[in-house]
Amino acid sequence: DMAMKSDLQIAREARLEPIEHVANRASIPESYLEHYGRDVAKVSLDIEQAHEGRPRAKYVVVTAVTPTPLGEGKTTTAVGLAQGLEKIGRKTMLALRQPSMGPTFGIKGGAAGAGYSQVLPMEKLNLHLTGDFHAITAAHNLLAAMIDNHLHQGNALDIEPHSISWRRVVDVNDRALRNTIVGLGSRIDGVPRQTGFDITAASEVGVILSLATSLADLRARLGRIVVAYTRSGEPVSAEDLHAAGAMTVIMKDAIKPNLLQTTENTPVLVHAGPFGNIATGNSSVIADQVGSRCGDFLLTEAGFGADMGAERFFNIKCRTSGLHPDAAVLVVTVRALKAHSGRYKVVAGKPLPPDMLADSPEDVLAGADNLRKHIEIVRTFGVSPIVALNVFPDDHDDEIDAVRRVAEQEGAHFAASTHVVDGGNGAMELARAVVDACDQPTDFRYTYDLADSLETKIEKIATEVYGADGIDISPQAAKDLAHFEELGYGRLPVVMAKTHLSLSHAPQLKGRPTGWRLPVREVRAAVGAGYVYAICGNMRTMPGLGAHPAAERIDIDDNGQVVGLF
Ligand SMILES: Nc1ncnc2c1ncn2[C@@H]1O[C@H](COP(=O)(O)OP(=O)(O)O)[C@@H](O)[C@H]1O
Ligand SMILES: O=COP(=O)(O)O
Ligand SMILES: [Mg+2]
Repeated sequence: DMAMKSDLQIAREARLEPIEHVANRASIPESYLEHYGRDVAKVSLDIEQAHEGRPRAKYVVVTAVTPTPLGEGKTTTAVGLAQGLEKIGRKTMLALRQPSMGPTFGIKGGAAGAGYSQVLPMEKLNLHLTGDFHAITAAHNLLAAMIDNHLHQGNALDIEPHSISWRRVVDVNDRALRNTIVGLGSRIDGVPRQTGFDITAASEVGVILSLATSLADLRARLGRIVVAYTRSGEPVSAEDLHAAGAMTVIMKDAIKPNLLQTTENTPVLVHAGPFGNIATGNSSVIADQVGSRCGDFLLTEAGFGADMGAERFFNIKCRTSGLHPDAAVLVVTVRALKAHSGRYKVVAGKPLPPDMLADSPEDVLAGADNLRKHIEIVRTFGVSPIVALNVFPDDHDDEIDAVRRVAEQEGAHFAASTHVVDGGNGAMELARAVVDACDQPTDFRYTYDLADSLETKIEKIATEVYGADGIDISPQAAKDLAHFEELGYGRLPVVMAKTHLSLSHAPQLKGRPTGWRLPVREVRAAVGAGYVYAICGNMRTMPGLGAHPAAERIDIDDNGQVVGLF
């Protein structure tokens, strides 16, 4: 029937190849695979020796304009583009984050792509995959248990209990766990204190997995995690609590990237899953280092808009891996630009307002300043942007032409892509634009030097990337910054924890906000992962479930098949 089949139907009908065939096409010999069933395998890190000296692939990051709560299709377009590049004869590896089960059962749904551009098997991908998120949760919570045990055993390190910043994590949207009291009961039940849970995708252990360059580096970063301070203000690390070794043992398989395939059997490495608003929002350095030797192109996606995941990709991930991008695909949708016109109210968890689907190129143009600003953001890193219009079923031709005109006026490459409906064939124009862009020279640059002060780093990101007039540091944040500079964390890069729904800190400021200043409320340090992060506005590290979470629609049918999973 003409109506689009559901993602699940397409996923079920897709003909998967045995994963060793997919690996072979990515120049990964079977001897480096550790099978997890027929369709998923981990890749041994020894592959790096086998790949020594192979040419590096062209490196492309997929980012987006400021998204609506549903997301505009970076993951989906990255899958479609990988398939499109294969269609024009370019061997391509795609590196994506592992979806968190939080959004899968919450508002956003699965993060495995859509239609004929999906990563398969999607049930495995959106649920447990190979258990890496469970390993992150276990390692994170072992450290938490060892902190409370240290207090119970007499607190030899003289930890100030109120300074303990290390919380627990769980991979579910559970607002009731945001603020908890542990240690209740009698004396043998521990020391009472207030703490709470974050979602696993916010775990610093998970960010460390995404930034570690080897098992030894993973061990070193885990050891450097600062969980609290002593009463005299000295940092207390996981190493001080003798927890880092056991945590590394729990993580020793998680550090190997997971190989899967797309609807058209294109290879995909899925590894690590930090969110792009409260953390770094990128897949792992290790997967990119492996993927960089697997063919002609390596694509990877960075969470949320270019002001979020891509800013962390350029300033932190590339600085860590030493890999520099050759181009950036900037995903835009008609619906996102209409939302930026300010004429519609798009609410998370609710369907789009129906009048938003009417043919209205003027509403698209009214929101186009957000696209123009994101083109400028990509260019501040010295990288050439390819504007990729991710075509939705309700888009009208004159709306698509309006976006094309804006991109061309800005001198950016442009391609409309119908990869969700047409698979790789729908992304061939985009693939050719990417090939052209990658042939142009880049003068890649960071926003800041590591030698800049922490405050200068924050100010440069706020003014050069977001377009703020300046930053307003609260008294608390000023104290935090002084404390971190004194502790020697001044040379660390900075993650800006702010809303992803606006270029500014205020979700309701759509389009291209001007004449505003970025308030920095508090500053924290992820010393293990190796960055300081500035809290700008209300940040949720434990999302909640909506009135009717996706979980209510997910079930098992009479044949034991999963239904309702996106
Ligand atoms: N062209 C499209 N047509 C229909 N649905 C789409 C299309 N592109 C993306 N989607 C859906 O939109 C949601 C967000 O897509 P995703 O690729 O996860 O975005 P991002 O990675 O930018 O958050 C997903 O549910 C996906 O299935
Ligand atoms: O961290 C957010 O990632 P997406 O933009 O892919 O949802
Ligand atoms: Mg995504």
